[in-house]
Amino acid sequence: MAITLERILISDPVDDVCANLLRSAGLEVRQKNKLTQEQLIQELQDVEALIVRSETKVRADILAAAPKLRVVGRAGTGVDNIDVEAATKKGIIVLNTPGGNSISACELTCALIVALARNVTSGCQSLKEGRWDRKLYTGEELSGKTLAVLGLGRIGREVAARMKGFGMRIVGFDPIVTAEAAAAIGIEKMDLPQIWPVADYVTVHTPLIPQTKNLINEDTLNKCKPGVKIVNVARGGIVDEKALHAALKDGRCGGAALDVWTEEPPKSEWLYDLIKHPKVIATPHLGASTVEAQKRVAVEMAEQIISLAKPGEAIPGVVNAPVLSALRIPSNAAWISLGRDLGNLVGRLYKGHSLSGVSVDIVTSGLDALSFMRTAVSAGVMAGRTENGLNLINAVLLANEAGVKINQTHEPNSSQPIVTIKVTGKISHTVSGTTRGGESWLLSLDDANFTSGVALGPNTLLFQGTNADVDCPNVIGALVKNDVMVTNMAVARGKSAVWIAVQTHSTVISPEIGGLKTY
Ligand SMILES: NC(=O)c1ccc[n+]([C@@H]2O[C@H](COP(=O)([O-])OP(=O)(O)OC[C@H]3O[C@@H](n4cnc5c(N)ncnc54)[C@H](O)[C@@H]3O)[C@@H](O)[C@H]2O)c1
Ligand SMILES: O=C(O)[C@H](O)COP(=O)(O)O
Repeated sequence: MAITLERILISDPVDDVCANLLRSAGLEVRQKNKLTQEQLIQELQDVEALIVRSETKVRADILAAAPKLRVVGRAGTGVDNIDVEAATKKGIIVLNTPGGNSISACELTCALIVALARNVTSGCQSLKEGRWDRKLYTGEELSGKTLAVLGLGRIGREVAARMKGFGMRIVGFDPIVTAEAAAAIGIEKMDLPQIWPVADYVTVHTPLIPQTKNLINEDTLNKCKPGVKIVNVARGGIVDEKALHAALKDGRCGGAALDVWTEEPPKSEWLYDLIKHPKVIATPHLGASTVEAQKRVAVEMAEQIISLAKPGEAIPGVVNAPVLSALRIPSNAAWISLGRDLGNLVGRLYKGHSLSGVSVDIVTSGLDALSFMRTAVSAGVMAGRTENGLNLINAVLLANEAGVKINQTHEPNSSQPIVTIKVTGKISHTVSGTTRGGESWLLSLDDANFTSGVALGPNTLLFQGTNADVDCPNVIGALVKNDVMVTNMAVARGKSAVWIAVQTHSTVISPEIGGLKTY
C-alpha cells in the first residue's frame, strides 16, 4: 500500500529541515503559522498532508472540511490536539515522531526538579529585583530524597536514570511495567496508594487519557507527605490545577513545576493565579523546545511522509493504523486481496440485509498470523455499504459502527495456508480461500467444496441451487440468453446446497440474471 502525496501544509513552527527534505523529494510545501480556524480550513482545501506541533487543533470539523487530506503528521509525541478517532473514521493516517523529543523533555524535567529543590527561579527573580535574600531561598538536597515517577515510558525512565545520579531513591508506577522490569532500571515499582506517603517529589510522564486525568488531585495530594513537590512536563490536566493551587496555598504542597497547562496559552484568571504563586515554576510548554529535538522530529516527520509513497518501507510513527506497516509489505498484497475478496463475498451473501449484530470470525491457518486480515476482511464486507470513503485505515471502525463484530484467530499447525471466515447472524455461512499466483481462490462455501478451487474476484458470480444436474443447465441458459460471456465455471456440492461459481468478463454483478439470484 503506497500513498502518493503532492501538497503539504505545515501549520506550526516545525524546523525548516522538514519542508526542505519534503521539497527535495518533489513535494509542494506551504509553511504557515498561527492560522485562524477559517484560514486553516482554506489552506487545507488542496493539501493531502498536514504537519503540526501542539498548537494547531485538528478537530473533527477541520478534518471534515479538508476534502483531500490523507495524512496528519505530528512533529512530536502527544497527539491530543488531533481528533484521532475522527481521522481514523475518515480514513486519514495519523503519524507522530515518538521518542524524537524524549531526551529534551526528560532534561527539562530534571532541570525543574533541581530548580524546585534549590529555589533557582525565585532566587534569580529576587536578585534581579535588587534583593539579596540568601536565607529566604535556602533549599534542600535531593540526595536521599524519594522521587516518584508516574509513567515509566520513554521519558519517565530517562528521568529516573538521571535523578538516580543525584542520589535519589526512585519509586514508580506504570500499569504495563512489571516490578522486575522496573527493578532492572533501578526503580522500585509500587502501587499508587504506597507511593503517596513516601514521595518527596512526584513527576508525571503519562499520556492524558481518562485514567490519568487529574491523577494528582485533592484526594491524592492529601495522602502525600506534607510539602510534597509536584512536576508536570507531560500534559495539562494530569495534575488538577485548582486542587494543586489550594494545596500550595495551605502548604500541603511545597512547590510545583509545570510546563504544560489545561489552557495553552493560559487565559483564565484562576490559572494565572496558579502561575503567579511564588512556589510555582512555570514554563510555556518548553519540553520539546531544543534545537536538537526540533531538528530530530522535523527530519523524522519528513522521512515518514516520504516513505509513505514507497511500499515496503517501515513507518515507525503510525498512530491510528497499527496494520499499516504490514499492509505495506509487497508479499502481503495477495493475502490482503484475498481478505477483501472473501469479505466482499460475505457482504454479497448478506445482500439486502443489515449487518447489525453479525459476527465475522476469521481463522488464518498454516500461515503467519496475518494480523492485517481483520482489516482486509472488514474492507471487503463493508464495500458498497458506506458513504464514508472506505479504506484500510477506517475499515474495522466502520464495520464496528455498522454493528459487525470481527474476530481473528490463528491456527499455526495446519499444513495448508487457508483463510476461513465464519459469518453468524440472520444468515450464517462459512467461506474459505487461499492465494495462488497472486490471485484469490475460493475453496469452499459452507459444506460445499470447489474441488480444485475457483478464482475469486469482482467478476466471479455465484448462484445457489439444490441439484447440480438441474441448476447448471439453467444457469448456463440464463447467462447465454443475457449475453454474459463466461470464462470459467465450477460447481461445489454440499449436503443442502449446490454452489455454481461463474467467471465472467463483467465486473458488474447484477442482482439476478434471467430470474436467477446471483451472489
Ligand atoms: N512537555 C513537552 O514538551 C513534552 C514533550 C514530549 C512528550 N510530552 C508528553 O510526555 C508524556 C510521556 O511521553 P512518553 O514519550 O514518555 O510516553 P510513553 O508512551 O513512552 O510513556 C507513557 C507511559 O505512561 C504509562 N501509563 C499509562 N497510563 C498510566 C497510568 N494510569 N498510570 C501510570 N502510568 C501510565 C504507559 O503505560 C506508558 O508506559 C506524554 O503525555 C507526552 O505527550 C511532553
Ligand atoms: O508531545 C510533545 O511532543 C510535546 O508536548 C511537544 O509539543 P510541541 O511540539 O508543541 O513543543
